Amino acid sequence: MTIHNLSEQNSLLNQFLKEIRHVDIQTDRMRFRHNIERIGEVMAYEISKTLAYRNEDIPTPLGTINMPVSGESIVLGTILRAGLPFHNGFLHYFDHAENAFVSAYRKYKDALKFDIFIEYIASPSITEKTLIITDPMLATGSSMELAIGALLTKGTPAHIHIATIISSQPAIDYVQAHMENTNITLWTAAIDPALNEHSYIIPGLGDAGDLAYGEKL
Ligand SMILES: O=P(O)(O)OC[C@H]1O[C@H](OP(=O)(O)OP(=O)(O)O)[C@H](O)[C@@H]1O
Ligand SMILES: O=c1cc[nH]c(=O)[nH]1
Ligand SMILES: [Mg+2]
Repeated sequence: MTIHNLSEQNSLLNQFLKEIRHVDIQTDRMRFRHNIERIGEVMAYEISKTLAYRNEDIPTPLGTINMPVSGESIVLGTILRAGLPFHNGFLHYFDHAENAFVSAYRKYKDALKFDIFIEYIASPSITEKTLIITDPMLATGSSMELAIGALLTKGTPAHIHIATIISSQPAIDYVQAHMENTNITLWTAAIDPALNEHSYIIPGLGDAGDLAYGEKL
């Protein structure tokens, strides 16, 4: 698995990341969602540099220019709920992409133990397409593993990009170990070292879904 950690380079991305992490700033829900969208836009741009391009003649009012344009069929997949603003940011750039949605939620058995359930999937065929699956948090990696498993029932993509904002090192190890036969490129804005006993990323940012949309019962 190839891994791109975008915060290894200094850029404005770190300002957006600071604001979604900062305990006093992240509580502004609109700003939180907006920053997640903006990180989606930056990441979409970075991923776009790795796609295949073909040359096209483009007519202007004064002549013709031969220039490279992206020729890949993109499917943007996301995991509800927290994936929605991140997905939107990607969609601002990949404006012709098809879209897939998967629900995944943690059903707690007690304070510490939970199972992850996939209940909803809406997806086009992904065969021979580039699948970019977005979710801001890769904590244990289980939601992503199950969501990719669900999407792979819709075909065989040419390539899979996992796009996250904060990944835990244990989740990266987990995805690497459990999906070693799948051709995956992982994009992240940060890699945090650990998980707490509730499987939240440390230091992370807390619960991305709740910060974006409010607490759920
Ligand atoms: O790597 P994992 O351990 O599986 O955790 C990551 C998942 O947790 C969050 O969703 P959550 O279950 O909180 O749902 P929500 O988006 O509705 O808040 C997040 O958006 C991921 O989907
Ligand atoms: O740290 C975490 C783990 C799961 N889901 C989140 O939103 N944050
Ligand atoms: Mg949540």
